[in-house]
Amino acid sequence: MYLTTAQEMRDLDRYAIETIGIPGVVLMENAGKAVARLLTDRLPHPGDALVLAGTGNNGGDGFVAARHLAAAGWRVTVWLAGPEEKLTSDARVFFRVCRNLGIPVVRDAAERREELSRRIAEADAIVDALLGTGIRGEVRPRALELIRLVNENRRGAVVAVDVPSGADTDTGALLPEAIRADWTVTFAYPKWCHYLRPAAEHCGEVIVADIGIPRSAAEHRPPAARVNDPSWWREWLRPRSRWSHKGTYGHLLVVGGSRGMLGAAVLAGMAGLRIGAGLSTVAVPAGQEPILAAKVTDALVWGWPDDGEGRFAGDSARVLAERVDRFTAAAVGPGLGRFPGEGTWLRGVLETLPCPVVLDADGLNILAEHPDALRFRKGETILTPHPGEMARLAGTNTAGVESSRHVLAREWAKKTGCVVVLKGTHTIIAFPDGTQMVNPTGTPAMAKAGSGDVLSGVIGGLLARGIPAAAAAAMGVYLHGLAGELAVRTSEHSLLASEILSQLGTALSRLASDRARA
Ligand SMILES: NC(=O)C1=CN([C@@H]2O[C@H](COP(=O)(O)OP(=O)(O)OC[C@H]3O[C@@H](n4cnc5c(N)ncnc54)[C@H](O)[C@@H]3O)[C@@H](O)[C@H]2O)[C@@H](O)CC1
Ligand SMILES: [K+]
Repeated sequence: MYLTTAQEMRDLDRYAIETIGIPGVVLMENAGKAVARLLTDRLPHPGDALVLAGTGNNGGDGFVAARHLAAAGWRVTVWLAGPEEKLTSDARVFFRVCRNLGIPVVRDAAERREELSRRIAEADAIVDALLGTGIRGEVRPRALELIRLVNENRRGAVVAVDVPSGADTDTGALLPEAIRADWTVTFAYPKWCHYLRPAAEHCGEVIVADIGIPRSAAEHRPPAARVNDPSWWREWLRPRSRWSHKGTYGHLLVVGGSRGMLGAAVLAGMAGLRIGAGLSTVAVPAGQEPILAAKVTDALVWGWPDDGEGRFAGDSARVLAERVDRFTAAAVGPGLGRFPGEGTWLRGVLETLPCPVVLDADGLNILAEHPDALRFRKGETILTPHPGEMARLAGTNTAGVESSRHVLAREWAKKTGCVVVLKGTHTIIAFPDGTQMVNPTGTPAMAKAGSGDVLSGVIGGLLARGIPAAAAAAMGVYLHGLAGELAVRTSEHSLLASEILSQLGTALSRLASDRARA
């Protein structure tokens, strides 16, 4: 499914209306009906509904919702926030319909503050149709006052039409405040603000309603982003051939696991095997090798020259040359740590490996200080920063990353030619061609040490199997999130990374059975 900006959605609407010839009022009718339907589906009995309508098309959707709610037995009042003369032509059609049906429309909502506050408090349901994707700049004072009245006084349920009023559709910023909704019914495709904080926290559950915009509209001019869904990479979920052997499924090399962080490399190596790689080798500083060998039975172990302190020797990348041909992918960084000569080391490793590479954790922190380390990469590269690592790469702080996650990820993918996986709630996967994906799977339970190491191994394992970088990143992030969801058995506080690892097989089989049904 696509994910749109306000402009992309306007283009799709316009194409449907002007090129295909579907009247705008038909789309508006479908939109408003979907909003009313949500309330009648989710609330047990009709009650008092208050529709707060702006003068734009978002308000028009509100008039339609008012009519359908009234037909379903609700006592509906529309509060119009602006002069009637400013209504768009489509909104005016449904404003008249409401009037003709005797549905009360109260004008000058902002001037009747006391009464409106009382009505907001009494309403069983509030339809927020004040501002949609057409908002320009910060919310003007009168509309802002209405948003605050709703947030401060509401007791009943709130459904936002398309986006919570006051949210910036494209950035997820609040301008500076937005309606706090229990549900947001959006049209045709989700928008960025449904996935980006802080607006995403105001949306409640997001429901995407089909309003009759034909698929050909998006095919004509595809939006640049999508929600990550299996249809995009499902073809790679093929069953194994009866005639295959472990070499068929590739060999993942994990480089990391310095003293005190051995577990990170083990998790990555094991995740690679769990996701289907035929072999996995975990390369660690030589002093760690005996401990690793005692700990791991399923993966191969390889000790690299160390610096006597449990870290990689700065010149140890050279050992890679003799064995490099056996690996089909590498995950560099889990438990790597920082060490003298690390810039030369990373450049050497990345230059020597012709296979696809996932670069994670301290691998990214080293890259931030030695950006030329990517210069001689021959194979595809996937960067998997969390917001702190992204901040170091981009020379900003974590707050700077969080306020423009999708912009930074897109810029970095374009600039480096790498696939960028910016982790967090709704991980963003950005591709060098400027397109992006937002991931829907995962749970806050996964905010735990080791979770990222499992992800590196998952993506590395998929790369090792020969899956191209873009699909491996999207598929890996999705499966990792799904495995995390499946692994939460008791409290979401208690999940361990190793439990995500153990659910990868269930996540894979669930998708494979969906595939069989599809
Ligand atoms: N044909 C279409 O384009 C469709 C549009 N739909 C709805 O239309 C919405 C977009 O409609 P519009 O483009 O008319 O825009 P909106 O209705 O989102 O916003 C425009 C209105 O908000 C006011 N406004 C803009 N910026 C403001 C600010 N900073 N402070 C206070 N008031 C401000 C404008 O004066 C105008 O009254 C969508 O969100 C969706 O709900 C749906 O009806 C489906 C079809
Ligand atoms: K709205």
